[in-house]
Amino acid sequence: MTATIIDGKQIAKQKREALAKEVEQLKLEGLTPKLVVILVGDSPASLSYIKGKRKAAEEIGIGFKLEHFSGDYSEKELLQLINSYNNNSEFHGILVQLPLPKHISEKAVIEEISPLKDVDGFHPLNVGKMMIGQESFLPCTPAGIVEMIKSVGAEIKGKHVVVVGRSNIVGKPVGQLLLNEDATVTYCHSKTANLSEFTKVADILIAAVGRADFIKADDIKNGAVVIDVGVNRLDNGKLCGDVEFEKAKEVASFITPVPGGVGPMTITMLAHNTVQSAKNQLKNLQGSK
Ligand SMILES: Nc1nc2c(c(=O)[nH]1)N[C@@H](CN(C=O)c1ccc(C(=O)N[C@@H](CCC(=O)O)C(=O)O)cc1)CN2
Repeated sequence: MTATIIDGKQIAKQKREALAKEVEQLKLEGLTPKLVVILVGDSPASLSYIKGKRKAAEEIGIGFKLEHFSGDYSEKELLQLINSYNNNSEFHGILVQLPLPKHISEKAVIEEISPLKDVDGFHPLNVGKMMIGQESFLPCTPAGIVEMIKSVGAEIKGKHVVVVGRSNIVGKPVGQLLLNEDATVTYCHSKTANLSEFTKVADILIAAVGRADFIKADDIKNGAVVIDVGVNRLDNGKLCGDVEFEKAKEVASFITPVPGGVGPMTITMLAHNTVQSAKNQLKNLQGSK
């Protein structure tokens, strides 16, 4: 079997076009969705992801502001800045780019962002709502993965999903979102014994380990849907995922490439959440009249 490649760029393009139409409509109603991205430090990877976020925002018509500080910016200053954006009704989304320097508590920062503007979907209130299936901002990478699987018509209900990785921003929430879609979910991680026994029985395999070519084609079930979340930079400068792509595509039914798979959808779902936040604000304003 040769897999169909799930083209994240193409799916993202279609979604961005639809979002641009929604933004046009919001602008007619007097509202421009706006996003502020806060970066502490100069990580080249973070700067490159933020460039992608700015480009998507501009394409869609979302206002974009970058607040960029040197690596010695203090936690106190950062919390105060977030607080000022919580109270600034011109901005609908607040995103603090991760990872943060070691002297800043990620937990404190995430908890400071108003859940109403938490377009990353990382605030404990939004995470809790997602767990119990209530409407909330969904974390961008996991939400993008669900959209990608649905967009190629692959069945989720009743399927066995195996998630390899248990981070708070990808592994845990993607399993929860697929459970909410009636999949049966198994989580694996660095301490899982006999990992391949699990990956070999996955109908949908989500690889979010962060290690180049970690999942071998021999450990993938014939016809599985393979979603590769890894973004690993090799010594030769090339990017590759967590899955041995060239061989795995001869086994899987659908597979995402790296680059051009999950990444573009992560950014697009951020735009989706920002537009959603602006719409929520408009609804609240209209409701209070
Ligand atoms: N506050 C957040 N921080 C981080 C998140 C997040 O969702 N919110 N996720 C990652 C980084 N990330 C977004 O911020 C991100 C990672 C990768 C891509 C992407 O488009 N990747 C491309 C390849 C890019 C390249 O050439 O380097 C691809 O896969 O095609 C977008 C966003 C950690 N931090």
